[in-house]
Amino acid sequence: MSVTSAEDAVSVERVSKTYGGEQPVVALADVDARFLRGTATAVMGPSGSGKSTLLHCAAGLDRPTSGRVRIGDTELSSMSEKQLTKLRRSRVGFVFQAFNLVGALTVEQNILLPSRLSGRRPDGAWLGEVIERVGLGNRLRHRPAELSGGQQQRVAIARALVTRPEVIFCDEPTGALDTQTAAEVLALLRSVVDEAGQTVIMVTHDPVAASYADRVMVLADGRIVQDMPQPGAERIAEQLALLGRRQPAASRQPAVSRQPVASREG
Ligand SMILES: Nc1ncnc2c1ncn2[C@@H]1O[C@H](COP(=O)(O)OP(=O)(O)OP(=O)(O)O)[C@@H](O)[C@H]1O
Repeated sequence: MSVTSAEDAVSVERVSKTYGGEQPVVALADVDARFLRGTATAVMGPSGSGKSTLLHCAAGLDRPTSGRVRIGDTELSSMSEKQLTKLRRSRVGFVFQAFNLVGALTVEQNILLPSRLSGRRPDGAWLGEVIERVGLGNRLRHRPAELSGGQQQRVAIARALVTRPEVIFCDEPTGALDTQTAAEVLALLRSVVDEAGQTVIMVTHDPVAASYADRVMVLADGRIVQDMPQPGAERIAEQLALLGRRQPAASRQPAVSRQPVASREG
């Protein structure tokens, strides 16, 4: 059992998640994990190993079947849907592979959307800093369709940062980007940890993306099977390959990527 501390941005304690239906699927089995403030963690593992489920349970987007999730010292299991929505709007940020920007809004309006939804006035100085950090100062009046993929993801990161969330959850943030653009986005995420002291939890399939993290956690069959402090991309790739060899062939099939429902972000 994990012991939570004030240093934990997020902790999950004995978390299990079973999806019902005719053939129930155990997506997470008794997972214990703590994510320290001011660090970046990459969550990796074969397709179907439970990465997105862990991210969604840790972020309050989904409820575990059993176990406890805390963001800071707030326990999520006793919260109503309304309270969870409020928590998601004010205390966590999300960055998804598909950017999930609102096409009809400008870059600036997209960045300000979480503040508007949570009814809080954005802090002007922080907004200016976020816009400068993501390098979008000259694009504020553009619409997402007028931007490159990397620029759109930078808007999504700015949007995730604007409410100064305690944790930023990223699901394959570089999955739709080319190598060079991915490196820029990862450097940006790294800088929000190093310079703004924020906490990033990122699901990724890419060992290079994972090598930007302070720690790499590997899941298999709904359990944490590796927890590596600062492994390089080569070691990560090696460990994943070893794991791949141990997996039955059926679970190595690439799955169609499932995107979270955009409206659940709010
Ligand atoms: N809504 C759902 N209903 C039923 N089963 C589900 C549901 N969502 C996920 N699963 C199952 O739970 C298991 C874990 O899924 P999850 O999406 O967390 O894996 P993942 O590691 O993120 O996979 P990928 O890398 O392919 O996105 C899988 O067997 C998956 O088929």
